[in-house]
Amino acid sequence: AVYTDPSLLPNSPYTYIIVGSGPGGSVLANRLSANPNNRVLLIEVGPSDTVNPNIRVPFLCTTLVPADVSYNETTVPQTGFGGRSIGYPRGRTLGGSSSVNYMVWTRGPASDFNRLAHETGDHGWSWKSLRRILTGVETLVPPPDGHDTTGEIDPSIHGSNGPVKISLHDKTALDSRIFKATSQLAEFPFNKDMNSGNPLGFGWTQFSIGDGQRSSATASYLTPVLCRPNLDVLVNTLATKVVQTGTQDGLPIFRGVEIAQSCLWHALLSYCYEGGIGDSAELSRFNIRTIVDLPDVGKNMQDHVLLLNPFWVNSSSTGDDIGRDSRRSKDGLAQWEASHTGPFAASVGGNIGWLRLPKHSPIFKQVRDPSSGPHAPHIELLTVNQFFSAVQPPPATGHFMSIGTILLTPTSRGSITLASANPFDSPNIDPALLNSDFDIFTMREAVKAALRFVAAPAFKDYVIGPFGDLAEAKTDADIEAYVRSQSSNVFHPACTAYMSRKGSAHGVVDPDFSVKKTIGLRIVDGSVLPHVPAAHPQAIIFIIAERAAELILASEDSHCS
Ligand SMILES: Cc1cc2nc3c(=O)[nH]c(=O)nc-3n(C[C@H](O)[C@H](O)[C@H](O)COP(=O)(O)OP(=O)(O)OC[C@H]3O[C@@H](n4cnc5c(N)ncnc54)[C@H](O)[C@@H]3O)c2cc1C
Repeated sequence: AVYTDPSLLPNSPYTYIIVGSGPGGSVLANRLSANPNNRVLLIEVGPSDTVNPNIRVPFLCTTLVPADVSYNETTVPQTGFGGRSIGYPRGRTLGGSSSVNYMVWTRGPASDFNRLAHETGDHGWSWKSLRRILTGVETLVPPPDGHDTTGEIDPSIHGSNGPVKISLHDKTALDSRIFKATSQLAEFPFNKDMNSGNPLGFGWTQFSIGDGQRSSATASYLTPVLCRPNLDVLVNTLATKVVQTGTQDGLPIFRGVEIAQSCLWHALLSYCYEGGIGDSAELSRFNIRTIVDLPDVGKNMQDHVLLLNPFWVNSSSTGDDIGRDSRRSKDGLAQWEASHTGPFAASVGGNIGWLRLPKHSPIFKQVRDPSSGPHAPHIELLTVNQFFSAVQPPPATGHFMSIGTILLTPTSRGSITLASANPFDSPNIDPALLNSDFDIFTMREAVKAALRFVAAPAFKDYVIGPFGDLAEAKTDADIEAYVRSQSSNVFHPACTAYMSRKGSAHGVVDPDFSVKKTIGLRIVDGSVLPHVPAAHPQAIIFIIAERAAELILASEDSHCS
């Protein structure tokens, strides 16, 4: 059941308390409560996802941040962006960011998982070992327009019985030009299924959309099991502290959580030790006693840089007029409400190309290739069938195609640090975007790749030319200035509690997700990844959470025997 008032929770103790209902928390809540002997409590600071009806409507994803269902944080000034701070939204509702995201569904390169297996010494992280989970999280369903998807996806590598519904988007006039370009330019080959483990090339994007509706962590993992008597979900409640409840063999045991609702405090346990887990130097700056000294907490942060490049096009079959013309917008929503079809059944994202920098790029004389292997991309080109920009408002007239250029393998590392000892205060968020020579080089090359792509004969008479500052960027120096002044991020932060080998002095969690030097505490979300994936990460977080649940349930079995 879902509760808004902690005093109404049943009195019996919980086997597991999960904080946060994003893909990580929702998968755990579902899988751990499948054992009727476990009592599970899921705590979410945001409201139920029913408070905002736009969540279910794929095309309205752009209205969800900033909004009532998101954290609307800001980074510290980014040196690589010429000192600009940028908005840093996250979902703050049931389903977490999976309730506000753009629903792109990518598993990433197989070598990303194989590198995780190698670095953690746990073979269970290899692509081959995870195959059952890769398909087990998803069910492939037809696109909203029901078109024949033969040749656009390989159904044999997808699931047919998993919780998250995935599908392709409806056919658009732009799709045929994009795929014609792949047959004209050897640099951009067609890839039938970017989720095969080898994403390189241009292909049809898969989305976490089923039957024309968002398939969020809530819709897929949580709602179907809310009737379980051993699962309680508490919304509108901030977990302010994990509570130490004892010590065993010199290690602190954490088996409680302190919560608050608008400054009304409750303890799910009656006693606690004051203190923190993290870098002791940083904790002591705020007079917080160190319980566990783990210097890597909050460090090593990585995120993808995004630059949206709009091009004028000679076509009215774009999404631009829907936003401008209230009648078309009303009709689109009415169609979606009636049948879950039409323009509102699709996200704004289009097709994706995944590219590597050429082997002989001069930057590799200076920097070791940060990608996980020869089939892993450095760059993503994401097409959007309308004007789309993080930094400029849409023009009042004209039609556009936008190409998002994304840096997938940054070498910069930033941090999230405390701004105060008050858990209600925002932290300092510093993703350190474009802070290295590799990162700026790669973004420059990404923009040049986008310009080469739109120069394909397939776009002749269609693309009129680049819009705004891109039109003036002729030299490498111009492009660099354009990149630094117009880039933002894609909301994929990772690595701030990274996983390392058991016994390693570095890292924050062991391969079984246990926080090092503690008992009873695990972290299961995107922060445990040692490298930001060369992909949009939500599918990967569903996958790692499924494995976490398997490991936890297996450890229960071994305790019983
Ligand atoms: C605008 C946007 C667009 C995106 N687009 C895509 C996309 O198209 N494809 C893709 O693959 N990825 C996308 N992402 C990223 C993806 O959604 C996230 O990587 C993924 O949801 C992360 O899952 P998570 O479980 O780690 O955390 P989250 O989904 O962020 O969930 C964390 C939850 O925990 C709650 N919480 C945190 N702290 C507390 C506390 N102390 N007490 C109680 N509750 C707490 C939060 O409110 C939140 O609901 C996007 C993200 C954003 C913000």
